[in-house]
Amino acid sequence: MLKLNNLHKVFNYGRVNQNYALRGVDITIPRGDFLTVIGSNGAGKSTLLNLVAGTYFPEIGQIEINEQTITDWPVSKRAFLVGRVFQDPLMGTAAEMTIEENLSMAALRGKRRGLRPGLDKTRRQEFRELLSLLGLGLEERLEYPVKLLSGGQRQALTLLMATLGDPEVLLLDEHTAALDPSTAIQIMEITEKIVEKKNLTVLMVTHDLKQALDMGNRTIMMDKGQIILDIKDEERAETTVAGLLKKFSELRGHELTDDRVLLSD
Ligand SMILES: Nc1ncnc2c1ncn2[C@@H]1O[C@H](COP(=O)(O)OP(=O)(O)OP(=O)(O)O)[C@@H](O)[C@H]1O
Repeated sequence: MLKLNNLHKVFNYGRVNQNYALRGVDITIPRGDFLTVIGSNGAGKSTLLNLVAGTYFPEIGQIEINEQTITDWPVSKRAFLVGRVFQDPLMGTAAEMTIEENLSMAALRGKRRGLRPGLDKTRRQEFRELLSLLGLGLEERLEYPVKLLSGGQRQALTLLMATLGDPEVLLLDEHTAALDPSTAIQIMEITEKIVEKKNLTVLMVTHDLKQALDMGNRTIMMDKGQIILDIKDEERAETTVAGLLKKFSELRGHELTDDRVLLSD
């Protein structure tokens, strides 16, 4: 269970460039909920993910995971609870290291020194089994340097790495936006497979409104630092891309402005 209580985030407080990025975000997300996050430019979507990841801290409000307050925990301390995949496939992996070295590194995340497992035969076999889930043949290439992989392969590996320690929450920050359409579909399928297998709680930011309605079980729409719409179940199943846009203008009195939004229905 991920609980965000009255989160406020202000950048450059008290300066001329003060920016109120989040204005009282309140939401409870039960384990296994897969939320897609959409909204206008500068609505606060990435800031929300950054607060959950611990990259930034809120000025007001609390973040709880399974009733444990983690609001002030740095990224490293909450690494075993929160996994994250970014838009850029180059960000989640170390290019010069091999696939198995990258996976080993991910396996150490959030673990104390004394508990660190080495790269032995058993470990390699575990990695092979994990990689075979991706269906990309990477299980045959454990000693392959990651820099030789394609963007899609790297993003698939990043997904595995981000979820290796069985985190509670997975943050997906437009993680297919930089991929070509068919690779993006493949990565989404892999995402669904991993999320289902591990019963993860997911927050996925996307600018593709159709994808936002197709993926997961719940969609939130943000504008000016607030959640203005939260739909799931039947209401969501009946919503179309056109319906989402209409809802936005009804709620805000103007059209959704997002220079990257994909409107295809
Ligand atoms: N590190 C920062 N320093 C100053 N202002 C910031 C910082 N990060 C975000 N902001 C500001 O906070 C507001 C929310 O930004 P955020 O990136 O969360 O929006 P977003 O919904 O992800 O936008 P987009 O879809 O355009 O990427 C914006 O006005 C942005 O300029």
